[in-house]
Amino acid sequence: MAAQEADRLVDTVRDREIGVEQQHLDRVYRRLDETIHEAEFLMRDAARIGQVGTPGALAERDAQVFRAGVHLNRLTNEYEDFLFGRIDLLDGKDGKKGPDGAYTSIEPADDAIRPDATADIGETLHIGRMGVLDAEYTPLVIDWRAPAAAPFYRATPVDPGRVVRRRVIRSKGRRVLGVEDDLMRPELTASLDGTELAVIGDGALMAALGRARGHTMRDIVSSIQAEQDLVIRAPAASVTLVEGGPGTGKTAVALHRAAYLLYQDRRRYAGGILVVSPTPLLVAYTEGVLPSLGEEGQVAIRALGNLVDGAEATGYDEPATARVKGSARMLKVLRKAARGALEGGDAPQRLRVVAFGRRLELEAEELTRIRSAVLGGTAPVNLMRPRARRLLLDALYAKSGAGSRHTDPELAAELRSSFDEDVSTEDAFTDFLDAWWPELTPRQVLTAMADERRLGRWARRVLNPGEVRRLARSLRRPELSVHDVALLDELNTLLGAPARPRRRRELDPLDQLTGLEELMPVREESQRERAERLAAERTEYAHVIVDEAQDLTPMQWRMVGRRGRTATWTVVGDPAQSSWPLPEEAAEAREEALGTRPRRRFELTVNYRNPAEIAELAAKVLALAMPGMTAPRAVRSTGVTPRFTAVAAAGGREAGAAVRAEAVRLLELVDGTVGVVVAMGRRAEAARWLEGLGDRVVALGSLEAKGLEYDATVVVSPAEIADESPAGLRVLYVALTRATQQLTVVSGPRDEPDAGGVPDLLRD
Ligand SMILES: Nc1ncnc2c1ncn2[C@@H]1O[C@H](COP(=O)(O)OP(=O)(O)OP(=O)(O)O)[C@@H](O)[C@H]1O
Repeated sequence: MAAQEADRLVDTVRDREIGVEQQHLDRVYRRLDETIHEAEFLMRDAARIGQVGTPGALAERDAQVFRAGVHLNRLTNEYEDFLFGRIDLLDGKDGKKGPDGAYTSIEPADDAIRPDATADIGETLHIGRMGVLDAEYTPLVIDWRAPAAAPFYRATPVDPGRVVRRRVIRSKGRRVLGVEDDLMRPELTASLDGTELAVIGDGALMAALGRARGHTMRDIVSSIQAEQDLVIRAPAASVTLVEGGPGTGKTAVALHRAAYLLYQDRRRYAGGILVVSPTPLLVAYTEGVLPSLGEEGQVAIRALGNLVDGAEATGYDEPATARVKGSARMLKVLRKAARGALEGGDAPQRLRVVAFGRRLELEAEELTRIRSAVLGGTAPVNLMRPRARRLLLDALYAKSGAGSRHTDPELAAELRSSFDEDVSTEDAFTDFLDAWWPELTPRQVLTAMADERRLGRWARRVLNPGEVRRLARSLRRPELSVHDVALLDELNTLLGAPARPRRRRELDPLDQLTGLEELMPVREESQRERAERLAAERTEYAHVIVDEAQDLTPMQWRMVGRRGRTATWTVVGDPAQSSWPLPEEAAEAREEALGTRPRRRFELTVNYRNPAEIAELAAKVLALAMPGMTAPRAVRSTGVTPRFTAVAAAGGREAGAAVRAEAVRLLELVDGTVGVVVAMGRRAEAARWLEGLGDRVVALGSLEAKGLEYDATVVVSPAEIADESPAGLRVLYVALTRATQQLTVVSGPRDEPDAGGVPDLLRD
């Protein structure tokens, strides 16, 4: 009875607190409605009067109108969690901004806490996705990225600053659904307006982590943790390097950092942030996060295989081939190939023209001499064409004997120029030049490299014959692989892009406001389309974020580096998850790409994804893959241990039936998604096993699982995954750390399972 009474009391307090937040949210919406009316009025007025005030003030007003319009548009579309946080603070001393713009040093005033451990709340702040001021300019909602919002993320019971209570508010559209509180100073009895401060729930983080996962990542704006907040708000003017194990929030933090940078300096960063992701799957998974943070279309998120305009990688290379293509040694091979490709089998051996009534001819030997003289320079091959043309004309002119006709320099120059004009407009000459020094495209050079004999010449003393054979064979495939794209980009630089007409710089939408119609922009372009267009128009970015940085090969670092020559950087990764076998070589290329800016290093230490039961199992593989490396600490436990089952073969009928049955069982157990991870060579087979089970379940190759997560995963044959490449144990570690709730391991004979089905790699 007493327990029921207590429950009822809790419910009453909860309802009351929800009511309090509802009142505040109602005020916020009333204010937003007012703002939009004011904005509409202002715009009409401005249109009527023409120019009002200084251009700066006009721009500022337009910007406010635009933002209010866009956000109201979203809010009315049932925007979840517009207002998501609140902090109740003690009175404080005047604080100073930290180097990252956050007020971290504010402490309670000396008399804020009375000797009997009671205190009054001096200030309450609400935190949301954008700032809202009331008519008197008092903040109703503070933008989550504003310095004043930092304590919402950074306060901890160990270092609470002024924060007594941190509250996460859950709402949908205009309705508050619930609140969850964390008490930062549990030792205090604090009151607000004479009433004791209520505390509801067990904290928002655990509530967020327990929720089912969908096919897209959610933002974590209401539960960013202190160590993550330090990364998000790190000063932009340097290279921010972040390491952390699986599930520590690296991807989430990197995306929130992009939103933060835009907030800090919109003009500098609008449209100029590039996020490089390892796979198109991860791009699709993370694409919704920035729009949910109110940053639509300002950031280009691109997979490594889609970074070069017009190239779309669909294939994967075998590990041994990938190792050749990704290596810095390729640079030497490509340099030779870019030049050597000029000498295709059908290049003409002789040039014949008629000038000044005479037949003039250059033989193969003279042509070779001219070509070598031109190629002796360092300019990109396509850009050497004018010089080659000039040397050909020089040689022909010398043959014509016309040079000795005049001693007067002016007349000689005139004669020469009329000779050049005659010859260079002659079809025989232009046809020859097109065939002898064609304007090469990167794709043409890559195709030329598919010829093993020619490739062997260009790769002499750089690649061994086996590597040449493997590389040439893979280049004969019609589809591009992810690693080919970095080669295309390198070739693009070596060849020199033909001059393209300059396109107009992409402007911040705020720069382009012209009238009221901009208030409710019609979404003609999706976020992806816009990002793609931005990426196509841009070759360089103001900030580059590299996700899963441990996987970039030296050639990929060169490709990414070219896009951020003057950029600031955020680089997140985990060496323990690297699928690239030569970390030192990649580190060198990375340092070159990042340039000389100062580095700031951060480490994320808490695993928010995996329950302790799964993290513990994965740690066994980590100990084998990277002895001595510590796994991040898992924050929650589900009491469900991983399940093991053994099959007679890792592929074929029996395995298929076992995996399918397991997927069906897991679909029953979880509300969200199920991922089945297999060795790369079994992808197509695994997709067939799962046919007809619906879109909550997907089959993935081990390399495709990078960065993704599922409510439940089935990992098929750890040994097969581990043996597939030199970095296989680390790839297996990735596969085992994808699940938020349940994990099943299916072992084949190569796994040498024990009686319980546990493969040897996962035994104690
Ligand atoms: N502060 C947080 N509050 C709520 N959820 C969080 C928080 N931090 C991370 N998460 C969740 O933990 C999961 C893992 O995050 P994320 O994918 O960013 O980790 P990661 O470090 O990139 O992992 P991996 O290295 O395995 O790719 C995601 O579901 C993310 O939403």
